[in-house]
Amino acid sequence: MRRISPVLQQDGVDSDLISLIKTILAACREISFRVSQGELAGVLGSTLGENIQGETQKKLDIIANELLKEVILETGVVKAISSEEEDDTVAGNPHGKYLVTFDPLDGSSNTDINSLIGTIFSILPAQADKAADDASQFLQPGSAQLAAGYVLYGPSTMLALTTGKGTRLYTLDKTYGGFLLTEEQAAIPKYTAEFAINMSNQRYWQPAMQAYIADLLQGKEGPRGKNYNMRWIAAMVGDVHRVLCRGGIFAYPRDTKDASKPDKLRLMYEANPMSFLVEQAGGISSTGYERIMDIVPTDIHQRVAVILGSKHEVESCIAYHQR
Ligand SMILES: O=P(O)(O)OC[C@H]1O[C@](O)(COP(=O)(O)O)[C@@H](O)[C@@H]1O
Ligand SMILES: [Mg+2]
Ligand SMILES: [Mg+2]
Repeated sequence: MRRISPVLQQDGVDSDLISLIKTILAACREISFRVSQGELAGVLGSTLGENIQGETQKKLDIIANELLKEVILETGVVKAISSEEEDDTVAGNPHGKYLVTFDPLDGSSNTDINSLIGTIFSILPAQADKAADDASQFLQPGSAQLAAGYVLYGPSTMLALTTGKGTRLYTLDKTYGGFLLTEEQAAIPKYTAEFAINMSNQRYWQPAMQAYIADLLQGKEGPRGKNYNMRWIAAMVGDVHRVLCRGGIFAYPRDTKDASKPDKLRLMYEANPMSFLVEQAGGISSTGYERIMDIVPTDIHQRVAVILGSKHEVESCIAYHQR
């Protein structure tokens, strides 16, 4: 099995970008170890703090954020970082070539139940005309991403990574200490009969999503003519990983549950990197109205509706939004 560096070299990835990715993965290995130690490492439970989005921070949110922030800024090739757990961007080397944005710990509500969680990251090009502490340099569409990935802390620790040459899956070999290529090219089946959505929000969705899910629930007797199964991991990394492995549609649509927060998932460090991975695996990622990676962000913590996965199923869902 192949290690990461030769695979990325073969894909023509810049050597500084390879070492940045490897640095991010070194932090993720450390997070993986602490996650596996659980209460023994003192990583479970909540802090007294909240992040800028008003969410209670788990101890692991903070630990993962500090680990990633420190090693990424030490590389010297990063001009600034932006994290779910940092109110503002953090400046690095003014001459750095890259910007990194990340969700240090996705699926925070799963930490205390020993269930799936992960780290999501996205790497953008730095902009020469902007200062290192200028947050506006991050406001680039997802199509500008140079690399994106997630590390899933599950029964195995797995990495999904793309640099625009397909989506590859790696597994952490804990004896050797590095990630080994275990799936050369993830390929999302075009058709599926599996959907993932938080059904408890059903009554708050827009009519298009209500109608789409209602038709899926009718199964064989309904307009879609087949029975669907449902899954919900409550961690986007877990749900997207399943979609990359065996297809499906994952949606966190707009809702009216909390008027101050019509969309749940964050564009820059959740939706964009996942969209890049999904598209590079042959899937689609949309808000229902536009391609997610075409959105020009207006804020580093911007939220967005997400519908992604198997091509034909996502297209069917989009059709309900265009009626
Ligand atoms: O609580 P809900 O509605 O099931 O939402 C789950 C969603 O929230 C998230 O956990 C948000 O991510 P964070 O844990 O990083 O805040 C997603 O990963 C997941 O899809
Ligand atoms: Mg998250
Ligand atoms: Mg998070």
